[in-house]
Amino acid sequence: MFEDRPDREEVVLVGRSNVGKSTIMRALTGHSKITTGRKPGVTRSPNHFDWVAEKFMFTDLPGFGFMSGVEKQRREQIKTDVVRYIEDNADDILAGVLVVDGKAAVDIIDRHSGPDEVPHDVELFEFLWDLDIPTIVAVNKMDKVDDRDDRLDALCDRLGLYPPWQQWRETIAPISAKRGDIGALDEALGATFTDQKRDDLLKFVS
Ligand SMILES: Nc1nc2c(ncn2[C@@H]2O[C@H](COP(=O)(O)OP(=O)(O)OP(=O)(O)O)[C@@H](O)[C@H]2O)c(=O)[nH]1
Ligand SMILES: [Mg+2]
Repeated sequence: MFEDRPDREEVVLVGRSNVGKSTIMRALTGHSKITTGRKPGVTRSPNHFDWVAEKFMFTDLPGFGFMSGVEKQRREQIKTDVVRYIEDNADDILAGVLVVDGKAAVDIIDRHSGPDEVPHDVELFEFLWDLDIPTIVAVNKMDKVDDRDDRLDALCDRLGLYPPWQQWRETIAPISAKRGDIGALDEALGATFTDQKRDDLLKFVS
């Protein structure tokens, strides 16, 4: 599933199935051929979007978590593969974008929190931090959210970031990819590139 990776620095998009990773990828790259879909589990292998003349790419990784019609074992395998991909390529990963559904994320996290269970989103967020990969949470589908500030504060709380969310603008990026509204993500990625003295990459996020 993960062969043929171009040898380049990259920004990876990770997250549960159906949160809008491929839609964000399309908005970031302006590339209309990226496959998106209403059905979870549309992306089955990494999509690399690279530029011929540049040593840089965006990578859209397969989603995991619930997918109708996909067996649990297969879902676990996808997650294992995604985790391994990130571990193997950590040195080349300039930023990890954890994509969540702004309307559903907090409820899903709460439903899966327990003594023996860490929710996927929380686990991934901590995993990226542990690998020292600069991490941005793209809180997508904000067009469906009415109580914006409350939702974003609750999400920060679940991720171990002290509310109010406005303190975390380099980490928390509320967007609506379907509407092409990804300004907050562009800004957060730009800040990450600048922090890493990689202003040469700012052109990819503006
Ligand atoms: N309302 C709303 N829907 C969105 C937004 N972004 C994506 N969607 C919809 O969410 C669904 C899933 O989008 P994808 O981009 O295919 O999601 P994905 O995370 O790549 O899914 P997998 O490949 O299964 O992991 C599609 O029906 C999109 O149109 C958004 O900002 N707002
Ligand atoms: Mg996809």
